[in-house]
Amino acid sequence: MSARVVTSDLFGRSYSQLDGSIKSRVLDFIIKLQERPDMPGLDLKTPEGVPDSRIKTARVNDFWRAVLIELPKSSGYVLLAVKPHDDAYEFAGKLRFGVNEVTGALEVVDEAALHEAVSRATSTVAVGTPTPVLNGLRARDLRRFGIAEDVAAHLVTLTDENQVLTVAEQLPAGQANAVLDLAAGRSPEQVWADLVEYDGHEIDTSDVLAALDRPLSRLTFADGRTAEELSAVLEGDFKAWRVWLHPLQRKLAYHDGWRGPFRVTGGAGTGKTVTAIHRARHLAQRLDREGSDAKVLFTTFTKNLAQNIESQLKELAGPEILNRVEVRNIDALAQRILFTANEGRQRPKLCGDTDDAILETWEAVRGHAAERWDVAFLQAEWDQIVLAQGIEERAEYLRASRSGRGRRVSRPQRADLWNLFERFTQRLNAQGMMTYTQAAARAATIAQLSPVEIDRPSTDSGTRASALPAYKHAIVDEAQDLHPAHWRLVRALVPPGEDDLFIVGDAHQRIYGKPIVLSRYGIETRGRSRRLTVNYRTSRQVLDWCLRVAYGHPVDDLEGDTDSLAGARSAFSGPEPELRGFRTGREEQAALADKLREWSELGVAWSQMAVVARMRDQVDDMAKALVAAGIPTAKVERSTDENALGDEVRVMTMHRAKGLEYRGVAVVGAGSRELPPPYARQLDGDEREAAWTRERSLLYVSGSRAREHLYISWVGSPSSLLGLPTPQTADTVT
Ligand SMILES: Nc1ncnc2c1ncn2[C@@H]1O[C@H](COP(=O)(O)OP(=O)(O)OP(=O)(O)O)[C@@H](O)[C@H]1O
Repeated sequence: MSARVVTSDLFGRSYSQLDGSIKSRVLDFIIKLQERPDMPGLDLKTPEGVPDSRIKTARVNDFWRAVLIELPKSSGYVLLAVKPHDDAYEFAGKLRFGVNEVTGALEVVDEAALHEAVSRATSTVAVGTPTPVLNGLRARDLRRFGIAEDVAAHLVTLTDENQVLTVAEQLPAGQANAVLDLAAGRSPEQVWADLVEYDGHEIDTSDVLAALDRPLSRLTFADGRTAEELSAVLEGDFKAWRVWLHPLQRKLAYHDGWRGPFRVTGGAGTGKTVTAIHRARHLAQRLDREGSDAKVLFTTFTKNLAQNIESQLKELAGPEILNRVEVRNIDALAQRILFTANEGRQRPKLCGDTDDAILETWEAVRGHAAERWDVAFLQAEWDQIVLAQGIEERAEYLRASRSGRGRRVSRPQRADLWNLFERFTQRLNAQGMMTYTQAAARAATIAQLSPVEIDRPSTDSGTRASALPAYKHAIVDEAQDLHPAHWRLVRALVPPGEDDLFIVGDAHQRIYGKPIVLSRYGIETRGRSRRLTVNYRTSRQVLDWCLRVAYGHPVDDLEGDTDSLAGARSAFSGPEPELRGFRTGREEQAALADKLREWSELGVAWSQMAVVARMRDQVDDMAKALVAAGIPTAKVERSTDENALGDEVRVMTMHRAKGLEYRGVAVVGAGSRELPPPYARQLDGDEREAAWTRERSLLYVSGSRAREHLYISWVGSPSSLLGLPTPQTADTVT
């Protein structure tokens, strides 16, 4: 006799607080429960005084007890908690569980705690405006989400966000999510569509098994069909993202049948990468079932993030997943195609657009033109027109669309420019050099010229086939930073078809690329996109700070429309971010060391703290100062493997911080002289606008790495990007 074992988020929370030896006992216990639930040693029973006979306790060892719900016909159990003996009995006595008559979700609630939270919230005097947080909503709007009448009636009167949170914390997860989404300003219709996905059937409140399968229940409960699956979920640090997705995350990750590319946006920390990782697993499993030879391509902009994604994917689905899903940063992908095509010839040295050698080459060739072109203009024209459109012939350039380039250029001027571009590339060639974007553009053209048909194992389809497997699906993370040449490459590698591309990005975090319109590159997502709004990473206070930095600066949505961070919300609270100005660098360094020690005393591990600065020399100086102050410190360079570092504070540039997260983040050197750096302050017109937007995004990316503690400091006057009301120069705390 074997039993189904379902874990709940309540269980996840109590399990993650246990120490290692108890965790392994709990795993043994779960396996026994699954394999031999009738084993006498488990001592499964309903404790005396517990009114619902389906609520049970079971023995883990002499001291620890599990609290469970028995599923119908003894078919299995829902694990709710592991607690010391007496606490477990007390907890079991307080619980109510059942199927919500409105939403059909299976819910577990501690009603006494809920009513206490309601009376606490309604008895505290609200600070702030007297307008209700759920302004414009009535109790019946909340009833739609299965919230009990009396609780709903109180909730709509609350005028302080903290009061609403106090109540939401005690509600079952589905109801709590609805309240928080509504408080963030989303309409009941939007929340309903994302959360509930009502299937139109009458709800049978006695059918616990049907309830367990509803999307809203899966916000709280996760099935482990086999002992291995359960162990994988529970072993090591408990990672909630592997199991409990928001219904919208789940809906997007596990959807079948989009007739083309799908786009997911959302602010920093809203679980976009997590959704993309689940999607990769889903598509891989689908290809397995179809018996296809094709693969899923998972690409992103930076190499470090590609590595993180690969390890998260292995964590979710085991190492075999990599036989189906290929994770590679986009430039590495381009180079692989290019180098295979150039086999036998010497590999070019790849350079960044602003490397000295590249700038010197522009300088060297521009004297040969009829007109005195500015290097910045030449670079932008080459990047945004020639490479973006994959232009390789003079005639193509002469008739190319230059929309979005501002300055008009006549036909003779185009001819003059093309001569320059030819000279530039010949010179780079002669020196054995190539830019990364040039390599991507070339690779895209190679891939476009030799498409591969999925599931036809052929070697006769040109260079691309021998370089790469046939991809049926691609997942693109950090989409905001990809260059048009990258998009042409992705489009060429994955033929148009059902569920072909899953594109994830946040234009507020664009720190490399430029705004683009995907449809120009054969990627049409109009009508197929969603935005995630629940922030899983940062506290409300950190999120508010991030929104202030980005506030009033709407960005593009990759389809020519604007995107904003409206409706973003976080479900937990933390300390207010601290902003401090100093007179000297020494004072700033000393205060930083004190701040890190303070976090350490609060129990934050050194390795869970990051110090972030705009420029590399600031990073070097800060790292030196911290070492001198006796703080365990490690610099994180471009190629540093963070997993190989010890329990040390990480010091890095803002660019390097992309995609990472820490319990405490200090953004230092945020003064008006450093942020934006001098080069950006000297630009004019569109170039200046673009550079300042990128700098604001860098600040947003940096601050949004913090889960709980955010500290920002500067010397002299603060950067205007911080959006502080008045210049603050002295030692100021807000
Ligand atoms: N459903 C979930 N349950 C619990 N934690 C989650 C969930 N989804 C995401 N997280 C956690 O939230 C954090 C942010 O997730 P993720 O990196 O996917 O966000 P993101 O939107 O890609 O962020 P960014 O744009 O800043 O890189 C991670 O710690 C992740 O594990």
